[in-house]
Amino acid sequence: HDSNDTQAVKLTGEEIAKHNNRESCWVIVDGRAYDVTEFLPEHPGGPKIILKYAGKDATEEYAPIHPPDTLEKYLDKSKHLGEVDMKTVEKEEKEEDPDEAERQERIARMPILEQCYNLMDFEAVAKRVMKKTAWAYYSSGADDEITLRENHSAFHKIWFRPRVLVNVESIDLSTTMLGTKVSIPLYVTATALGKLGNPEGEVVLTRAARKHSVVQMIPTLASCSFDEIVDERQGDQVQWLQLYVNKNRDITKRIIEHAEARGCKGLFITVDAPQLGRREKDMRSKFSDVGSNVQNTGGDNVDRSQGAARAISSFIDPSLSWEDIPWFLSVTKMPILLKGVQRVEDVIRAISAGVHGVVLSNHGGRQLDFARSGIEVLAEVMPELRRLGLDNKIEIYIDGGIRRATDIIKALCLGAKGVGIGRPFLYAMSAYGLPGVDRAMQLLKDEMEMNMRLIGCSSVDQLGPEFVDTRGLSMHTTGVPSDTLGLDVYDPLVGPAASLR
Ligand SMILES: Cc1cc2c(cc1C)[n+](S(=O)(=O)[O-])c1c(=O)[nH]c(=O)nc-1n2C[C@H](O)[C@H](O)[C@H](O)COP(=O)(O)O
Repeated sequence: HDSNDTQAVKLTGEEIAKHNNRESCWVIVDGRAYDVTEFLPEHPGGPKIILKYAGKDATEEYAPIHPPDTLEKYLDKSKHLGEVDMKTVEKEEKEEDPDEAERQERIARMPILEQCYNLMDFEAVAKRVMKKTAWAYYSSGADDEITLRENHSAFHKIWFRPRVLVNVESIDLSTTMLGTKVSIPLYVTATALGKLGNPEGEVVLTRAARKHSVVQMIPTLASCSFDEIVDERQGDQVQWLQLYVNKNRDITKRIIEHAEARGCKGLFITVDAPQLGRREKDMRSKFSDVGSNVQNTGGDNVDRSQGAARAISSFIDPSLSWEDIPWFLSVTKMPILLKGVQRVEDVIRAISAGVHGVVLSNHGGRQLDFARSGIEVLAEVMPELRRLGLDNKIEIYIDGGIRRATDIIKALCLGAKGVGIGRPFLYAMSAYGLPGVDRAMQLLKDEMEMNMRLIGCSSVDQLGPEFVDTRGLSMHTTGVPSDTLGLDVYDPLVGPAASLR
């Protein structure tokens, strides 16, 4: 077919079906055919998942994982074969999902949004209504998920020292982050594959962030394209970019320059994931052969038994080191922050390296198990920075396990500029869409206003270490409180033992 012939005559399903093997592999995505034969070995998710759809329509499996402009960006135009007459394409027998009927029945019975009173409620509903593979990917922590639980339970080891008889009639929750005024000291942190939970993906979070004047951190591994998410931004709404550094620095440079050109106001380099963690719930789901080609790199040596996480992350550069920081400072004017710093020595090193901030984070417990919670590291960092006179040199954020406004207040008392929140907004989006995320943010604002009043502070700049008692923080022996719904989500029987329930 030459191009205008292809434009005139649509390809038929029968013709495409002939190209169903490694020697000649054509797939259909969104009604158009593509010759991916040469791309097979480059696919980060490995050739297996593509070959599964060789000669067929791959759209349904493809869409939640790949930004829409992926083929435009990464597949040579000569491989774009043109439009398909979809009436001639045989409908794929969908693998019967045994849980689907039961899931639909739970969706029909799910509580109305107004019955969600806190962020854990969204988690409990999402667990029961989300597709298993999506729930597995979002909820997964690494290994035994000790750090996943510790992230939230660490806040239960910090107690308040409220003051009284202070005029708290009007409460101001606003502050600034990297110079941006925000209505509450939280941001929507970067979490990959938003379309697993909601067909619209990350743009839903953009709309909620805009409504609540909070910052959105755009993930490198978003389901939506970067430009879709930025196009959704309106007015003076602020977005940051979370960056997984590619082994191919030209790709990384292009991404950074494009983000700056599109108005991103911060570059958060993820430094705690030279290799993505071992998330067993995710590994058990059928993602073992699905991958994203968000960043094309070579090698069929992707270990596809590691679920979506490993399949979509083979491009990440494990050789990234402090020596690279000057290069990043040379390629952008955006403030640069390191996301995933986990001890005070590295915060001090970050300050001398000239970056503008850090996020004290263990990636939501999805990386190194037995890493300490962000709040515990914060309690280690700030006194040392004050001792060295460095506490105003950079902005310090934490994320991980933030589920209540009291968690936010504790972080600010200990010196954080703000906090990142991940899963709760994903669960709210997955269960209730934009109204869910909107309500989740409003609940936090209502909780925060009340709690500020009760500890005797009328604005966040009054918060300080004198309002908290952190003596219990380094004790890791406390049993994880069983009264939080979040614990219901850790389900050891999700694996092979499930059938023995
Ligand atoms: C929940 C979640 C978190 C991810 C995340 C995906 C999910 C579903 N992904 S991941 O696939 O690679 O692990 C990212 C990511 O793309 N990049 C990143 O810097 N952090 C990633 N994180 C970590 C996130 O930015 C926060 O550190 C973490 O979510 C904070 O903990 P909570 O979920 O408890 O709020």
